[in-house]
Formats: sequence, C-alpha cells, structure tokens
Amino acid sequence: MNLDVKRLSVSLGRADIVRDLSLKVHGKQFVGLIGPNGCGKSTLLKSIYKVIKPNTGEVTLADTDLIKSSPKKIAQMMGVVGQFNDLSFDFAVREMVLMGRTPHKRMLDADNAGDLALVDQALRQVGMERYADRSYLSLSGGEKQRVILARALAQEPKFLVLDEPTNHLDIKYQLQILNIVKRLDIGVLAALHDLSLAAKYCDYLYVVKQGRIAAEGPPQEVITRRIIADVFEVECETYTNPVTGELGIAYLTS
Ligand SMILES: Nc1ncnc2c1ncn2[C@@H]1O[C@H](COP(=O)(O)OP(=O)(O)OP(=O)(O)O)[C@@H](O)[C@H]1O
Repeated sequence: MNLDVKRLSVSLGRADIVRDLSLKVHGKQFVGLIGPNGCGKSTLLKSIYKVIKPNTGEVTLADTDLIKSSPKKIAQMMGVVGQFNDLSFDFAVREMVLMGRTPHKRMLDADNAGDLALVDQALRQVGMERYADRSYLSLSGGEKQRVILARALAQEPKFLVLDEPTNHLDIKYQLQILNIVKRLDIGVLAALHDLSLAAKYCDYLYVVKQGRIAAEGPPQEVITRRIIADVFEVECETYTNPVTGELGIAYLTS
C-alpha cells in the first residue's frame, strides 16, 4: 500500500508551515521524517491523517484520496500514534485500546469476542496486559504511549503514522516499540527525533527544514556531517559502530 503526498502546502495562522512538500512511502517501507523542532513534521503528519486541512496538495493511500475521505474511512486503513495523547475523561486501559476497533463498526460492541481478543493481543504486544483494568490517566507517560500504540495495533492497520512514538519511553521500550512496528511489515511514516534510532530502523529518510524536504535517501546517505550541520546546526562525525556495524553519530558541538 503506497502513501503518496504531492505538493502539500499547509498554513497555520499567517505562517506557511509545510511548503510544497512531496514524499512517498512505497509498500512496506519504514520511512522516517527527521528535522529540528518546529520544522513542520507534526503539521505534515496531521494533514496526512486529516486533523489539519492543507491549503493545496494531494494525499493518497493506495488509491484512496485521504483529503476527501471520512475520518472513519481513514481509520479503517491507517493507525495513528500522535504526539499528545492526554484525555479529559478517564477510561480503563482496555477501553482505550478497544476504541481502536470503533472505526470497523457502527457502534462499539464491547462483548464482541473477536474485538476483545485483538485488544488483548495488542496489549500483550506492547507489554501492557497487566494494566488492562487500570485507569489510563493514572499511567506514566511511557505507559500511556504504549497503550496508544496498542490502540493503533488493535485497529489492524494497513499503514501506520507515528509522531515521535518513542517519546517518554525508556531505552528498553524505545527499542521494543520500534521492533514491534518493524515486524508488522506494513508501510510506516514516523517522525523521529533520535537520529541513531532513525538510522537503525528506517529504510528511507526525509529531512525536513522549514517545511520543505532538505534531503532524502537511505540513512547512510542522509545522516552525514554536512546535512546534520546544515539542518540541525550541530557538528558531528558519523562512523560505523564496531560492535553492531550500524551507523553511529558522535556529536562534537559543546
Ligand atoms: N495554530 C498555529 N498557528 C501558527 N503557528 C503554529 C500553529 N500551530 C503550530 N504552529 C507552528 O508551526 C511550526 C511547526 O510545528 P510542528 O509541530 O509541525 O513542528 P515539528 O517539526 O513537529 O516540531 P517538534 O520537533 O518540536 O515536534 C512551529 O513553529 C509551530 O509553532
């Protein structure tokens, strides 16, 4: 299932935040968006899952025009983990995750054994099964983040959009969550702050600077001294980690 964003522009207030931006996720690629604070990553993702209306441009998933689709239709195809997931009302963790099943039905049917089995499976995947009856609002930031991912997994998504999915997570769960996502073997578009994690997990990266794509390519081609200095204003050297063989980044700016 391909995601195709074509010439998308988004303004918020008087500011042009996303500027004539195009990107693609082919099939089951794990594609990362990296870029400094405020460069427009969340705004771009929100206009893909239709929380923000773009001024111009096209967003299609498979052959579906997402800009013209209903939220329910989008939710039947796409799971979303947004950046801020707090609620005004409290729900039990199991109820939160069950909401991931709502787009598939006209009304939530809590007695549906199939749905409940998917909810339990999703909670197990993120290591939160013991918390099923706990109040969502009583959870820590990282626990909430894992529940929100479980809700997206319970949707049985064909595509995932993730905005900083490892926010609040300790290193064990950062790795665990990204491993889970990688193993789903579906298309993923994820905004990531940690460049080492982006290099480790992403097949392809787009670097966003002031609402435009400043660079794109496989991580080894994009996470370079020159591009990091240009986009993040930080001096670094990259190297091959002698233990893992992965791309390493040594930050030199003091
Ligand atoms: N309603 C608004 N009106 C005007 N500007 C806004 C509005 N909402 C967001 N912005 C601005 O849009 C810019 C892009 O924000 P966005 O959240 O997309 O950035 P981001 O790349 O996701 O940043 P971060 O890495 O900090 O999460 C920011 O400068 C932000 O202040």
